[in-house]
Amino acid sequence: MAPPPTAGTLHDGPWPQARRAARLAARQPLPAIEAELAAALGHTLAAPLAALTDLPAFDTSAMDGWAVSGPGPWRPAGRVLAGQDAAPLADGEAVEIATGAQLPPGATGVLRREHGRTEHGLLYALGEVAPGQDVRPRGQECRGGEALLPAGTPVTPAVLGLAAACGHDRLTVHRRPTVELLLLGDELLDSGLPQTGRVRDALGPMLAPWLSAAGAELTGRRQVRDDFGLLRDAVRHSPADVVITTGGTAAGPVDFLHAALEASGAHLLVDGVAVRPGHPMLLAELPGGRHLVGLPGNPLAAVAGAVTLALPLLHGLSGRPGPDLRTEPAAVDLPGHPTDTRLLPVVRTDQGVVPLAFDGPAMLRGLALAEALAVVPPGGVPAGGRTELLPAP
Ligand SMILES: Nc1nc2c(c(=O)[nH]1)N[C@H]1C(S)=C(S)[C@@H](COP(=O)(O)OP(=O)(O)OC[C@H]3O[C@@H](n4cnc5c(N)ncnc54)[C@H](O)[C@@H]3O)O[C@H]1N2
Ligand code: MOO
Repeated sequence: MAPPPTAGTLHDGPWPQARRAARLAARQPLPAIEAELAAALGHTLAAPLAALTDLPAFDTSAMDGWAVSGPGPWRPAGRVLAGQDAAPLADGEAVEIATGAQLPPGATGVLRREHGRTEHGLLYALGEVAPGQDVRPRGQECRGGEALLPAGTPVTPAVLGLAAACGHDRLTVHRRPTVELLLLGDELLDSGLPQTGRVRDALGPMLAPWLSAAGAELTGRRQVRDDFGLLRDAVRHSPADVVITTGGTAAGPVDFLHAALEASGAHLLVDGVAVRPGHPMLLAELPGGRHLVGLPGNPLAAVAGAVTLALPLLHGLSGRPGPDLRTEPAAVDLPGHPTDTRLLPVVRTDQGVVPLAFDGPAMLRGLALAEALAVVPPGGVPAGGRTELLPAP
């Protein structure tokens, strides 16, 4: 049985308000830590990434050929490879040079190998070598001290590459929120074919990588049988910053989530949201400042719960801004619910956003083709009207 309405709980509130409440539940990002580059992947920058050096750090040849000084022809002598120090060039001199090699002092440009020929010991250019030609000048990409990325940027492989290029060995990032995923339901199978009333767990495989990409560190994922005591103890003793459950949010005979929360001393922040699918979703604060997000069991309803409550909370704890909600025109009428927000799997076409078939709460067929989830306010969006879009998993 659901507990009676509690003060300070948003009960069946409007979708935008519930989403905001989830973001605010993360009062502040988790503390900053120093991490080696490889270990920083998936974290979020806790401070702007500043270049530790000019980039390039020295004038660099952009091509294989010759570094030349002044107008040709030139007297070629010697060779400078990437990683080597180069002796200065005097006017009329050239040195063979490799892509990436430091330009010798006095060089005025680079003649590409395919544009030069040597005759009687002199190097001639086919055409001119303009000053600075095929040179990547020092500081072209950035100056030492320049902020390259703001705090709040997710650390992707590209961020690691940039950080290394400009001299970092470690990054200052927020600690990742730890997440334990509890999949409720005796009917769940984790391999093989659905049969005799049992279904495959569709949520573990989908949520685990999705939550990690949102900044979480998944520290546990397990099925919990439909047993009040087991669920209560799993919630009570979870060491995770955020416990995420699937199923058991409604009022069925074995839906024990509300009772387990009450028995664990939880405070419900959001209990039901005016959104379809997914309306029984909930968010609670657990003793010790931990949180629990209850996602409904129907798979598309769980996705709605994830975008509404789980991701905003995880973004807040990770120190990330939420995704920018872009609005785009609807190509056709986007059907609405009379009083609730609808979240619809959609694709983009040249004419605008189009909803996908197979969008029932228990279905993932539409979602798997979706480019985004359209946020359709109560009453719907007419063709030509604009709709907000959330990233699909
Ligand atoms: N009398 C009412 N019944 C229901 C209501 C209601 O308002 N009154 N709401 C319906 C809605 S809406 C939803 S959504 C579900 C929410 O149910 P629960 O969160 O309690 O989820 P379960 O009952 O445990 O499961 C529902 C459904 O989802 C399947 N499921 C669960 N986990 C998974 C999983 N990991 N992978 C795949 N499928 C899963 C489960 O087998 C059930 O079919 O309640 C409605 N009922
Ligand atoms: O959340 Mo339920 O139908 O809205 O799946």
